[in-house]
Amino acid sequence: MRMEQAPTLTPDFLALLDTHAGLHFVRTLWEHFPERMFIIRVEGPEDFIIEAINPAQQTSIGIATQNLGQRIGDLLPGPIGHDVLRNYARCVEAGTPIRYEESGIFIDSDGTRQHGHWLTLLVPIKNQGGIITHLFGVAQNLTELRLAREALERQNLELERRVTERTAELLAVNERLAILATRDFLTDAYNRRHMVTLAEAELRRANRYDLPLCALMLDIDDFKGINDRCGHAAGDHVLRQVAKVIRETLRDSDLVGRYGGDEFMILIPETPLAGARESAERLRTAVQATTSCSISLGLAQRQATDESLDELLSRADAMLMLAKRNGRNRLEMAELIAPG
Ligand SMILES: Nc1nc2c(ncn2[C@@H]2O[C@H](COP(=O)(O)OP(=O)(O)OP(=O)(O)O)[C@@H](O)[C@H]2O)c(=O)[nH]1
Repeated sequence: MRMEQAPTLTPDFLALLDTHAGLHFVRTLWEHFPERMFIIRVEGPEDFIIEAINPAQQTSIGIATQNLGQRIGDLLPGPIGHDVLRNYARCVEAGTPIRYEESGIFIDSDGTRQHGHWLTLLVPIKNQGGIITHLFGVAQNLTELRLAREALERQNLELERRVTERTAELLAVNERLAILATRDFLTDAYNRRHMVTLAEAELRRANRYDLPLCALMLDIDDFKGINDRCGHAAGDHVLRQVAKVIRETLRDSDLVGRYGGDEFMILIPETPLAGARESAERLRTAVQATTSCSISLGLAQRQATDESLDELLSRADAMLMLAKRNGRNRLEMAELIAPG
């Protein structure tokens, strides 16, 4: 059963439309409607003739009155005309209203030609036989809206760019802060606080899995004399040189920290005493060969009875003192004390 359509006009208004006043009403609407309106006669599937344009359309595109009655293909050659024809043909083929955005040239209120954008609604008009004879179009000017949207998009992009830039800056600052908080600025070795934190974690791991772990303490020989003879800057240079030799000689997995003054602490994980001894000797030789100073070293390995890092470090430190007492530029090491 077909639903009866509710009336969309009052009887009075319907009566008015059937009179001369009704014609006047429609004409007034056509004359004063602020958006562009146009009527196209459908001559064939791709053949369309401009039948009527309202004054808003006339002002905005400047079509001369003599162009009325002309074929769209003749009036608008090139890509713009091609797009217009394609949309008209699409509407005829669909047989229903279609909406699309289009762009082109219009003349603004100052008489200047401008590039513009429209949202166009095309409505097919059928005769009593159901054949589409005309297309009724209304084109709403989106130019300002579009310009505002583009400006907003540009602003958003700019904002995103600034956020990305700022985030990268913050990341770099954070990285820098992390380096400042964990590294010694002169030698780039870990600072004492961070080195102790890392060493404690390493000792816990070694204790848990019963892994070999060695601690090496080293001190530059007669560093005070270098400072006194050559100046503090020369002393700094020697510190940097020694740190560089340590980095280049040891493995990446070895932890290197500046313990204080001219003293460095090195943790050699997963390496028994014999292997650590080789590394320490190689280091001593490399420092002597490539810098103007020598170093003394004390080596100790983790014992099962070690309860804190201090115990391991104090054995390595005692060996360092022994190396100093025994004439410097040498390595001393604490042998493993057999349990029981
Ligand atoms: N240039 C420089 N000197 C430093 C720095 N930190 C500590 N020192 C100096 O390093 C010297 C440390 O000397 P010591 O290790 O006590 O003694 P030494 O002269 O090396 O003698 P031995 O260790 O017995 O061979 C002191 O004179 C400190 O002033 C630093 O960052 N730069």
